[in-house]
Amino acid sequence: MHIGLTGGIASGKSTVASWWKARGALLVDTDALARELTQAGGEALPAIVQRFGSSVLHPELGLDRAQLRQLVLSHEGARRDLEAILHPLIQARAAAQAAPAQADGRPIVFDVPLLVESRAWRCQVDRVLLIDCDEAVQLQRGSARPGWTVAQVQAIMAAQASRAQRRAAADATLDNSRLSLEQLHQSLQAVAVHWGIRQWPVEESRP
Ligand SMILES: CC(C)(COP(=O)(O)OP(=O)(O)OC[C@H]1O[C@@H](n2cnc3c(N)ncnc32)[C@H](O)[C@@H]1O)[C@@H](O)C(=O)NCCC(=O)NCCS
Ligand SMILES: Nc1ncnc2c1ncn2[C@@H]1O[C@H](COP(=O)(O)OP(=O)(O)OP(=O)(O)O)[C@@H](O)[C@H]1O
Repeated sequence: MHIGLTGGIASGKSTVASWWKARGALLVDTDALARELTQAGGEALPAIVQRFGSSVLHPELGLDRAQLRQLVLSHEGARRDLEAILHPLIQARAAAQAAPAQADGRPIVFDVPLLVESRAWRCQVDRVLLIDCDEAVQLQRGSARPGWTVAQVQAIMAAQASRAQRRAAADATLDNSRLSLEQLHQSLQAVAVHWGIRQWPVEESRP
């Protein structure tokens, strides 16, 4: 079973992903893949430099992420161009990471913030699990993280699909605005049972 896990910024995707991982699923984190592709020497950097110029590079880190984030959040065309460079590469790496679990039938959870926005993802997964969240809670949780302001979280939310668009695409929706972590885990257990996903042995060495 291929599960697409999605939700807006700071909705609780990583928290939910950890639950699936502890339950033995193989986790594919597309944000992590995007970072890998754009680190120093990363596969996506030449195409990014060709499109945006070498001023978006950071001498040690690969990409100057804060600068590029500001650029793509204020210019939709630039955002689309960055996504057009990164998303096919992210998809190829995601498929490679998923391959071992595909062979043994282990459930695979793809954590994809932009699953609803990016059509290519919809046909790669059997079920879409949406972590829904009130916007006020997203803002509060997102801006509580080190280095993030309310304005930055708001800018990302404006660039992402609406709650209604996400709900329309989801097979199951959990509203994580007011659930305790225990209640969230109980809701996840109910979804897993409903979808017939059994627990798998956890392998220490898996990512
Ligand atoms: C613009 C970049 C360099 C900014 O990096 P930065 O370290 O500041 O942010 P980070 O990568 O941690 O992203 C934070 C959150 O922003 C959101 N986000 C990322 N990219 C986008 C986008 N193109 N549109 C809307 N939201 C986005 C996601 O919810 C993500 O969790 C980076 O986000 C990026 O490379 N984005 C394009 C890759 C992408 O589409 N990633 C999503 C995987 S589906
Ligand atoms: N049910 C909950 N109760 C309290 N805090 C929560 C709950 N769910 C998530 N959080 C907290 O909210 C913050 C955001 O959660 P998380 O990092 O899982 O979101 P995310 O969707 O993965 O974020 P991003 O979009 O930035 O990747 C974290 O600090 C997390 O611990």
